[in-house]
Parts: sequence; structure tokens; C-alpha cells
Amino acid sequence: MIRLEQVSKNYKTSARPALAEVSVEIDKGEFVFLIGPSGSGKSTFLRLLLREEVPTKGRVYVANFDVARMARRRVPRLRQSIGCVFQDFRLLTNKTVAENVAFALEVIGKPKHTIKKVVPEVLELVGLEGKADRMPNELSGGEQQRVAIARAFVNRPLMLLADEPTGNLDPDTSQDIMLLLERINRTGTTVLMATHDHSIVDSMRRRVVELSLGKVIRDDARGVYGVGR
Ligand SMILES: Nc1ncnc2c1ncn2[C@@H]1O[C@H](COP(=O)(O)OP(=O)(O)OP(=O)(O)O)[C@@H](O)[C@H]1O
Repeated sequence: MIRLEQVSKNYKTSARPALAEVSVEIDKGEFVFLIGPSGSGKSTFLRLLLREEVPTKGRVYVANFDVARMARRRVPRLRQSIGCVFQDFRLLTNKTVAENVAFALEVIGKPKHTIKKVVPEVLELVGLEGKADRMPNELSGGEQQRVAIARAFVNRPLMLLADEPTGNLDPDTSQDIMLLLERINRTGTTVLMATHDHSIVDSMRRRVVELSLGKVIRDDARGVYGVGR
């Protein structure tokens, strides 16, 4: 599903590489935590998968896409197969919950009758039935993140990339969001989540890939956040 082969990324303005000879393979349906201190390269890793950056060296494969070499005109197709969730939710503040989710389908040209059918389904899946007509600022942080997850998942992407999705949430709300991501993972969607949240990583016991200064220093099948720390 995801394969990085000897990937290095050097930003022009940065002396040391953001990623250095990183090789990682993630299979369909896996749930993987990407951890490491600030500046270790987690966001760069995710941006390479989306072709928001291209590697300086090495190959990046996502699904059947040779991401770094593919033609620019095919990039929207790649991005349609990847749902994204961020720490700061990134909802459209002037649209309702349902409109936020519907918008993700409108921009890829889905017909109106499909949108009308699938938006309530996905809102129910994320536990927001009854809140379709609310505005984002009328929701709690946890609810806003559920909207963002609904929007990322409504097109049934092959994978979900989550960059610190619990970073702005309290521990209980974070647990709820993790249950939701697990549920999405059980549908067969690959989930890759960058996080600093020790307690979540420790409680879930999923695969942990740890970066330090742009290198993979650990890849544990059922890992915890800090080994021997
Ligand atoms: N656009 C950019 N231009 C120059 N240097 C960059 C750019 N983006 C990231 N870097 C550098 O690359 C390295 C890795 O950054 P990256 O954002 O990938 O780390 P991170 O692990 O996601 O950090 P955080 O947890 O703080 O988000 C850092 O040294 C950072 O300063």
C-alpha cells in the first residue's frame, strides 16, 4: 500500500536532510503510528506520500502510484485515494457539518443523489447524526475532529493519513477519536498516524515506526512510545 525505498529529502534551506535513506513498507489494512520528536521528519514523510514534496533520492509508492515520478496531471487521482486529518481540523467555517462533508464529494464531481445518500451515512458512522446542520463553531473540538474524519473518509479512500489528530483534544476525547480511527481501520482502510501522544501509542499496541533526525530508528510490530525511557 505504501513503500518508501531509500528515500532522502533535503530541503534547500536546511543543512541536514529531513529524511535520510528511509525505507518503510506498510501493507493494506495496517494501523501504523509514526512517532519521533519535533523536526524528526514525520510531516515530511506524510507530505511525500501526497506528492506535496518530492524526494531528493529514492522511490515512493502509494497504492499503484509511483508517486515521485508520476505525471503531475495524475496527482489528483493519487490524492483521491488518501484521506487526510490534521490537528487543527481545517473545516470550512461558513459551511454546516453536512456541507463540509458534501464539499469533499462535490469537488471530485460526485452526483448530487450520491452525495445526498452518503453524507448522512458517514455522519452516522462518526457519531454525528443529528448534528448535520450545525456550524463548526457550535461543536466541541472532538466533534469538529469527527467532522474532519467524516470528510476524509466519505470517499472511502484506501488510506487515512492523520497528522497529530488528537493534538488539540483532551485525553478522553482523544480516546474516542482513536476508537473511531480503529473502526475506520477495521473497514480495511490503512491508517498512518503521526503523533506525540505517548498514552495513545502505549494503549493501542500497534505498529510503531520511530524517526529521529530523519532516520528510522525503530519499527516495532506492537510497539509502545518509548522503549526503556
Ligand atoms: N519546507 C521546508 N523547508 C525547509 N526545511 C524544512 C521544511 N519543512 C521541514 N523542514 C525541516 O525538515 C526537518 C523535518 O521537519 P518535519 O516537519 O518533517 O518534522 P516533524 O517530525 O513533522 O516535526 P513536528 O512534529 O514539529 O511537526 C526539520 O529540520 C525541519 O526544519
